[in-house]
Amino acid sequence: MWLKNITLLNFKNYSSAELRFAKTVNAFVGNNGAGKTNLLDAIHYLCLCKSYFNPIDSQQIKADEDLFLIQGDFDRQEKNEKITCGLKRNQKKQFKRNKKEYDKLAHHIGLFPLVMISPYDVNLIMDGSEERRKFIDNVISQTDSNYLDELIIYNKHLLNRNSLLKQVAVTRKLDVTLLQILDEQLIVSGNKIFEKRKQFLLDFIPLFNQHYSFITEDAEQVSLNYQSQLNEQKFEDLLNQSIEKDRILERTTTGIHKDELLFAIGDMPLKKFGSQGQQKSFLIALKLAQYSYLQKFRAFKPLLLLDDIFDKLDDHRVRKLMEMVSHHDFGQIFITDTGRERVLSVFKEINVEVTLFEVENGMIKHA
Ligand SMILES: Nc1ncnc2c1ncn2[C@@H]1O[C@H](COP(=O)(O)OP(=O)(O)OP(=O)(O)O)[C@@H](O)[C@H]1O
Repeated sequence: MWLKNITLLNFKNYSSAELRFAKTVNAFVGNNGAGKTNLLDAIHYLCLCKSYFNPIDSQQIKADEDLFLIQGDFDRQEKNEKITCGLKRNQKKQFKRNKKEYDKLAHHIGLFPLVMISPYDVNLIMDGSEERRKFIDNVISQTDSNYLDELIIYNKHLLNRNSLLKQVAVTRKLDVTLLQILDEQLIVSGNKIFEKRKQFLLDFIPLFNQHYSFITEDAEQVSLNYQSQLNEQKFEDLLNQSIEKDRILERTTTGIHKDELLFAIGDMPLKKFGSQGQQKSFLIALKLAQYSYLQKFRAFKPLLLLDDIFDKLDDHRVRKLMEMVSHHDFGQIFITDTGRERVLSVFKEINVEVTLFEVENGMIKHA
């Protein structure tokens, strides 16, 4: 699957733009703030119905304009697919596949898989465990449509149980039968999610290790570990044991909503002990593992979007990475960088042709 062209109207800092892409490597080069990342975000929007960087749709419309439009032609399983997306201020966004509007945006997600690697991914290391659970959930959801429904069900049961605990704190009476019913519902759903996450990580961790050791040539030892209270004990035992604590805190303190993905360098937390370059290598390996996982469980290769990838990586790691994504099992790639000459020399060195687009103030020149 690859994106043949894209047309933008009033998207972020673009009034209008039309680009024709190469099937292999495309690079957007230009100064800071020129609009390179905005082009990646337009591609992300077309594939996944939302911005990678900003959840507020109306802020994607160019300042002082009333609507934006993004249109692109994909080659997917040897068929042309025209995807159109439009948003008018204060209205619902519209998504069309071959001129037919989707009933539900969820039907679009997963059809045009994509992996973005961006400097913003550092949140995955620096922020709380929720970011890392979201990462796991996002990858599984793109390959298993039931998973997202199960998460919604679990969160609903969790909310009900927490409401009961709050009520008990006021009335000082616990309806044991109701608690048992809520616990049973939570246990069924929690166990399903736990099994899926466990299986996912069994498949995912070897892919991650493979990518990390390739990029860094085994320069350092890192690890990725799935931590869940359900690894240690049955969910029902956890709930029974924590009921007093839950009553005091008025919320459920055990379950898969407490799962964590531990990132370590040596035996120490990556957040505190990894250099910026090591953290970046870790995140890249994580995202490339996502790519390999999606490719394995979906029929074709996702698009790979690399935002500002060269910064903070030494030349050796940059070369290894570019060599891997260009020569190995990857499909269409989009890269942004401030240095035109750097991009040209990296790809010249590994003997890969790159199609260059020079970006300046929301305007594009095919270089
Ligand atoms: N809705 C909008 N309307 C107008 N301009 C916008 C809008 N949203 C973002 N911009 C502008 O887009 C520009 C940022 O573009 P982008 O992030 O693509 O830059 P970049 O070329 O990737 O820069 P860097 O090299 O610094 O990462 C900023 O000048 C910002 O003000």
